[in-house]
Amino acid sequence: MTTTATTLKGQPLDRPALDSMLRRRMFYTPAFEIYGGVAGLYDYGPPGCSLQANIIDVWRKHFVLEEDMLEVDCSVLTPHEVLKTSGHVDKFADWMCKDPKNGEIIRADHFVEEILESRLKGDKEARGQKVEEKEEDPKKKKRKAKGVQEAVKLDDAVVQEYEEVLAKIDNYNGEELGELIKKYDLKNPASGVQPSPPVAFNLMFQTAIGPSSNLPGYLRPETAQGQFLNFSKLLEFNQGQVPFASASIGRSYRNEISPRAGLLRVREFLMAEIEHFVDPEGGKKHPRFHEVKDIELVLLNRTTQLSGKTHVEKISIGKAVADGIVDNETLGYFMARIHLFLKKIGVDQSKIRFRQHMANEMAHYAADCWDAELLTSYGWVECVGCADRSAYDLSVHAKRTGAPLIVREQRAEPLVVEEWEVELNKKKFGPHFKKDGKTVEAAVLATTQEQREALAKDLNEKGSITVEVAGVGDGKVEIPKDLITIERRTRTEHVREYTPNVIEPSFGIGRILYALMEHNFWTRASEGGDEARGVLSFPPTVAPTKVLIVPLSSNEQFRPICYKLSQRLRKLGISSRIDDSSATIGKRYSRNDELGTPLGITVDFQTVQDSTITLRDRDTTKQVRADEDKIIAAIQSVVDGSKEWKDVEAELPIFEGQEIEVATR
Ligand SMILES: Nc1ncnc2c1ncn2[C@@H]1O[C@H](COP(=O)(O)OP(=O)(O)OP(=O)(O)O)[C@@H](O)[C@H]1O
Repeated sequence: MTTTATTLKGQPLDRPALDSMLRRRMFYTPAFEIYGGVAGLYDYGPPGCSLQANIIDVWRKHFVLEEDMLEVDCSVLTPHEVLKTSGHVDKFADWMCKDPKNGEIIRADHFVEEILESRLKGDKEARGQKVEEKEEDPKKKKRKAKGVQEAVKLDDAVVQEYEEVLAKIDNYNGEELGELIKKYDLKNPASGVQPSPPVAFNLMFQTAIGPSSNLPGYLRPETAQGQFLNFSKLLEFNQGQVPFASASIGRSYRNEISPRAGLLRVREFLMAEIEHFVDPEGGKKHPRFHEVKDIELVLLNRTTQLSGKTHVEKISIGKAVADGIVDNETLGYFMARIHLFLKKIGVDQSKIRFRQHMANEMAHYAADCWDAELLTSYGWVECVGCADRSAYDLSVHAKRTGAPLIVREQRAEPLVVEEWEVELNKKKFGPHFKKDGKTVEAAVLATTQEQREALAKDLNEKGSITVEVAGVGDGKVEIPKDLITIERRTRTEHVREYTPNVIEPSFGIGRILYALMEHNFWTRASEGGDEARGVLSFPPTVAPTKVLIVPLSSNEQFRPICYKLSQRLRKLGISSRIDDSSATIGKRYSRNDELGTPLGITVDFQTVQDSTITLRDRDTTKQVRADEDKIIAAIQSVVDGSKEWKDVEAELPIFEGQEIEVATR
C-alpha cells in the first residue's frame, strides 16, 4: 500500500502545482475573496460544480436507486430542543486553547500534534534522516516561521512516547490534552508560551428563528436528525417494513476552530448521509451481504492501531464479519458498498483504508464506527464515517417528545408478559401539568421496569413520586397519587414493539472531491519543451465536461459543423464545450486535460468533405477517425461506462494524421 502522496503515474505529488491549477481552472475558490475571504468558506466554480453534481449523481444511483432508499430533504435550521435532545448542544465540541500572550485561538489536539511532529522532524534531521513535509496550513506556517524547530536529537524512548501520543491523538479529552501540553512543555512558537488549558468549544452555529428571537436554533451540523424525526412517516411510507434506509443530501455547518487544508476542513460542506434502520435482534444480518462478502478491504482495527502498526493486509468483508473484526453484516455490507462507490468515481484503490474508531474516540451516540480514509498529501483523511448509532437517536427523541419512534410487528406466537405498567389519570394529569403535560407524560412512560418498581414502592409509601423531566422546572417533577397508578400486571402481547438500530454511512462530499482530484492528477511532459502540463484523469462518468470540440482553425466552414455536433451530444445528455479560441490545438487540448475532459473531437478540412471527425483520448492522446455516427456512438459508450478507450481503439481506425501543432498553422 502507498504511504506517501503520489500522482496517478507514481510521480511525487506537487501540491502547490495542483492547487494553483485547481484555482486557475476555477474548480473552487475562497469565498468572499475580494473582501479578504473567510477561513473555511469556499465557492465552487463551473468544473467544481459539475464534478460535485456528477459525484452526487453516481451516489444517488449507487445507493438511493440500487437500495430503494427513501430520500428526504430536511430543514437546515434546527430548533434548540432537537439538538439538545440529540446531545449535540452538550457534546458536539472540540477542545480549544488560547495563547495568553498573543491571543491566538488554537485547536488543542492539532496544537499537540503539530508541536510533537515538529520535534520528531527535528530529531530526524539531527539523525540525518529524510524528512517529509506534510502540511502547509498558513497559521502553522506562521507559527513555524517564528519558531522554527531546531534539529535536536531526542532519546529513543521519547521518540517512541511521542509516536504513541500521535497515534492516539484523536482519543484525548480536554483534560488529557492539557496534561500533555504541561508534561511536554509545549509552547506556541509564535509567542514562546504555553497556551491556556483546553476548554470545550461547541461547533454549532447558533441563531434565533423568527423576529422575536425567542426560538433559539442552530444550523444543522449533520443531516441525520431530520431523518430520525421523520422516522414514523417513513416507516409508514415503507408499509411498516424494516429494514429500510432513508437518505439525504444537503449542506451542514460546523464552526471549526481552525479550518485548514483547503476543502478538507471547512465550515460549510455538502454531506450525503444514509440512515439504515435495522432490527437489533438477530445479529443485524443484511439480506444482500452475500453479494459483497468477497470484496477485500484494508481494515485497521483497534488492536492494530494500539500496536502502532500502520500496514495491514486486505481481508474479505465476509471473513472480517465472521471473525468479529467488523461487528455485524449490515455494517460490513455498507463498508463494502462505500468501497465500491469510491472505486466507481475514480478514487485510487491503493489509497483507501477503513479505520475503526477507538472506544473513546467515537461520537457520543456510536456503538461501533469505521471511517473510510483516503490517502492525500495531507495524510490519511476521514472521508466517510460508517457508524452503528444503535437505538440512541430514536430513543432519545421518543423519550423527549412521546412520539412512537418504534416498529410494530405482528407476533407469530402471542407472548405473555408480566410487567410494571403505568396508567395515567388523563382527566387530572393534563390540567395539573398544563403545557408541560406531554413532556412529563413522555418521561413517565419512558421509565424502565426497575425504575417503575421503585416508583410503585414510593407511591405506596409516600403518596407521590418524583420523576426526572428534562426541560421542566428544575428537572424534577412531583406527581401525586391521584394522577397515576403503577402496578404489576400480566398481559398477552400479539404485537412486538422495538426501536430499530441505525447504521449510518455519512459522506463528506468536499473531502471526497478533493481526494479524487489528488488521486487523478498527474503531469505530462510537454513535447515542445514547455512546462509539464497537468492532467486530471477523472473517469468519464464524473468528469465535469465529457467532450471538447475543437475546430482546426477559425475557418467559417467549421462553425456549423461544431454547432451541429454539440447539439447532437446535448440531445444525448452528454456535456460538451466548443473551444474555437485562437490558441493552437495542442494548447486547447492541454487546457481541457487540466479540466479532466476525457474526449476531444477535432473538426478539420476532411470533415467538410467526408463528414469524418477525429476523437482524441485525454490519457493516451491517441486518436481515431471515423464518420460522425460512429464517433458519437463511441463517445456515448465511453461516457456511460459500457466501453473503455481501448475498446474504441480496437473498433475504429487509428488516426495518425498531421501533428496537432503543425495542423494549426
Ligand atoms: N469540517 C469539515 N469539512 C469538510 N468535511 C467534513 C468536516 N467535518 C466532517 N466532514 C465530513 O463529514 C463526514 C461525516 O462527519 P463526522 O461527524 O463523522 O466527521 P468528524 O468525525 O467530526 O470529522 P473530523 O474528525 O475530521 O472533524 C466526515 O467523514 C467528513 O467527510
